[in-house]
Amino acid sequence: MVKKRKVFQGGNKRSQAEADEVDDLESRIQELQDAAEDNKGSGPTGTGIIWNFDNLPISRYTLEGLRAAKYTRLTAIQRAALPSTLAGHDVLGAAKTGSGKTLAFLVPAVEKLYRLKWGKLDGLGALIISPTRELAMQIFDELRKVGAKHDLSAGLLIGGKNVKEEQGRINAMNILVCTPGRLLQHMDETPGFDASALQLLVLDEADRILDMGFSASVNAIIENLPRQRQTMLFSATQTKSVKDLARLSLKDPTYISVHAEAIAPTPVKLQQAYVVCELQDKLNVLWAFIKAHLKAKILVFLTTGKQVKFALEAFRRLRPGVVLRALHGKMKQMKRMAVFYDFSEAKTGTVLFATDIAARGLDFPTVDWVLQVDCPEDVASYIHRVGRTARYVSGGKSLLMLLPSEKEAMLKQLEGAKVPLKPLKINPNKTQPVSPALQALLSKNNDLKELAQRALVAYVRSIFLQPNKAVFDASALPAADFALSMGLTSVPKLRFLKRHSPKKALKGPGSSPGDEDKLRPEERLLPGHHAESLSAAQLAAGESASDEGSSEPELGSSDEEDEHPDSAADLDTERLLRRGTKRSREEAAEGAVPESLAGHDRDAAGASKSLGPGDLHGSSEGEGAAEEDGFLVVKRRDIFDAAPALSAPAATETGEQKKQKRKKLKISKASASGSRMVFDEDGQAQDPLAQLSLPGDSRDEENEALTAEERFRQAREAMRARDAADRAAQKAARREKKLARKERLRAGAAAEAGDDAGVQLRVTGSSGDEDMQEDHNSGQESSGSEADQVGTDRVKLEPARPKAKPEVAHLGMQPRKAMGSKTGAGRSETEFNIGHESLSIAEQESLALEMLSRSK
Ligand SMILES: Nc1ncnc2c1ncn2[C@@H]1O[C@H](COP(=O)(O)OP(=O)(O)OP(=O)(O)O)[C@@H](O)[C@H]1O
Repeated sequence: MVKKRKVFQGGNKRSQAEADEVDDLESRIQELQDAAEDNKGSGPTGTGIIWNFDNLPISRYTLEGLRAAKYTRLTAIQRAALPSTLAGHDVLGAAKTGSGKTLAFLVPAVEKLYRLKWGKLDGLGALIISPTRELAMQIFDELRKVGAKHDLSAGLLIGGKNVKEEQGRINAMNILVCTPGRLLQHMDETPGFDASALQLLVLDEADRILDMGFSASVNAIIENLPRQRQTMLFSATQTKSVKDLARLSLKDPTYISVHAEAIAPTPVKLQQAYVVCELQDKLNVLWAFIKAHLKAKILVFLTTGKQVKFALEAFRRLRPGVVLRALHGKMKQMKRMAVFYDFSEAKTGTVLFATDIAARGLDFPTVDWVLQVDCPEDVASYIHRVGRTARYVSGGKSLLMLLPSEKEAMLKQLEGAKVPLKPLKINPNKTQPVSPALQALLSKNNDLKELAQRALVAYVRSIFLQPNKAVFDASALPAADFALSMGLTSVPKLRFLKRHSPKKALKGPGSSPGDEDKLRPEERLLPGHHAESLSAAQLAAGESASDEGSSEPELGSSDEEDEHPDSAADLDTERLLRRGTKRSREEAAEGAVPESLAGHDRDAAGASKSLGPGDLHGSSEGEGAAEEDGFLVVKRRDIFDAAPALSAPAATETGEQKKQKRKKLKISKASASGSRMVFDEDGQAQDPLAQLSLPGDSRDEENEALTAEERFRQAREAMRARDAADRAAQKAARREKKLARKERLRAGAAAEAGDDAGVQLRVTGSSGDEDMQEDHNSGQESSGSEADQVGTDRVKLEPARPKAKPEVAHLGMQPRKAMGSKTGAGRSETEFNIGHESLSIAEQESLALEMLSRSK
């Protein structure tokens, strides 16, 4: 450990007092250590245990900050961890969700730098890494409380824009709270970025950060950090993987697990239940649940961002009588922040539909219910999701919805982890079918229909890609019934299934009755009982059960995101997922093609060979990595990989073509690109060689995605053009009629004038433009923060709530000063301008903190 304790200079009173305090603290820490050694085995509740912050060997500045935040008594994990972490040990901390792990690492971080008398010129002293932006924001806010009286600077680095602005200040920061991708970007691009003096590294949600999804980023970050440092890992589901720990060069780490002996890994005051529910009933049950809990604050987990969007847009039109919000990884940063803080502030009658980006660490106050509409990918994910309620000393409830096909294996895994779950039964008399209403909505609204199609495809894909085949069985999904329940009259194309399956194995016209048994699971996905006349092969090929099928947009591989296209990230995501990693299914299911379809067999002569679902458990080494929300991806993405497998079938390839293909693959693999990443404005990482990727190869999956997107765009434009032409024609007709009427009246008047000059004429009528606009803005359930437009031609559902102009953020921990009169504390909320896209990250951070502080 680098001990660079400084001699206090200046001789002023404060410095001398600080120096004395530091000496005192160090001897008290030593005593605490000795006592802990003597007391070994007594546990966190044993004798000699410190119960209050006041009795800890921490500085008075920290104590003041803690007191101001009303933190007085230590939680179990704080009692157990702080003696070790204050003494500078490497620690693996595990404790239930909502048990106060954040302070268990923030207090020692601040204290360490204080005792080393860290100053501005000493640079970066502590680094805290979080897997999501929202969690980083929350940690940063806690840090500001703990460090309010210290003379340290701290910065929040989370993806977004204005990297340049951050670059100007980052080198003056003593503590950084960040997401891995953004940090790596600065390490790579910011001139003079120096972490060589780093004293302390914290990984919050360590198991998530260390899983394969972040592998490349974390390895690259660690390479840039000094080995001599204190490292702390915290999570409710702590990793003990030797491999992970070896990567971090931990030194004799202390494993602190305060709830290891607990009856359950979940909070005591959490009531947990599950229901078994058919896929096609899920929306009905969700709707009924919301209607039955109009006063509750509910967090609803769905697998993919597209399902989240669909649930929001569909339900808000059905007006359940509660506020609806949505949070997923592809929303723009400002929207994410607004939703995050809105839901934090919300007291009752609010439902947040979210993906797993909200599963970890987020401390939304007073959530009554966590509803898992889609099964979590594993037990850890379950524990984190339900942990958004029953935090600290509060109670809460959770309900898990399981498909019949998921029930047995998932319950077994949860029971194995000692999760106490009660079975519940759905009372069919109390559910209200929403499907007919959705069908009516979708029939009038093409954008919503597209959204439904994408949501369905994304969900099916996510199940299809799940490595945990014991729980997730794509073949058991009743896709046609599911489609109907969403208001769709047909199943959208599921091309990834088609590509995955050799044609001859698919059931099609002429297949014999026994053939079905020979089908692979994903081919059996689409049942005959609803799409009566259609075989799996036809459905997979995108043939529709309805007569409007021919006009269905092609879905499956493109699945574009209208807000934040990130198909490149998704490609990597799926690749990783297929290798058995624990990537978030949201990322994976949002689009792209499984690796096996995108060139897994590229070197093999027979490209027709494809992998079965069991092959998902492949190599454990992933090449790429994407952050949870895909805002920054470090990827060694082989664009060249994808194209050849998607080109002409192998059988038709000439030897020369194969040679060419291999040549290209060689280029992509060659170290010429090195590991250096190029980042675009949005923080997206790009392999420099990606720019050389096969131009014009429409079979490249990405290109295909773009082509589909382009098709949608063209179709929309054509429709809009037709609409505009129709409207113009109608308008012209109306105008003509009006003129004719006027003419008639004038002529009549002139004639009458001759008879009776005393009568005055008045012409009435509309002023001309009578175009009708659909009012999407009625109903209290409209979400102001999730202002997603379903399509480009849609009237905005609700105007972005006007917000204040953000102040320029001061990254230091001292209370910031408002800039100018506009940012005074008394400013009303309506002055905010959340929708402003050009805010710097510093401004966003400032705004977020201001909103948060007002929410407390
Ligand atoms: N000593 C304390 N006294 C009072 N409240 C506390 C204390 N420590 C933490 N809390 C509160 O408990 C809540 C949960 O804390 P925190 O977010 O740190 O939990 P966590 O263990 O990190 O949860 P998760 O595993 O979900 O990330 C927060 O609202 C926090 O303010």
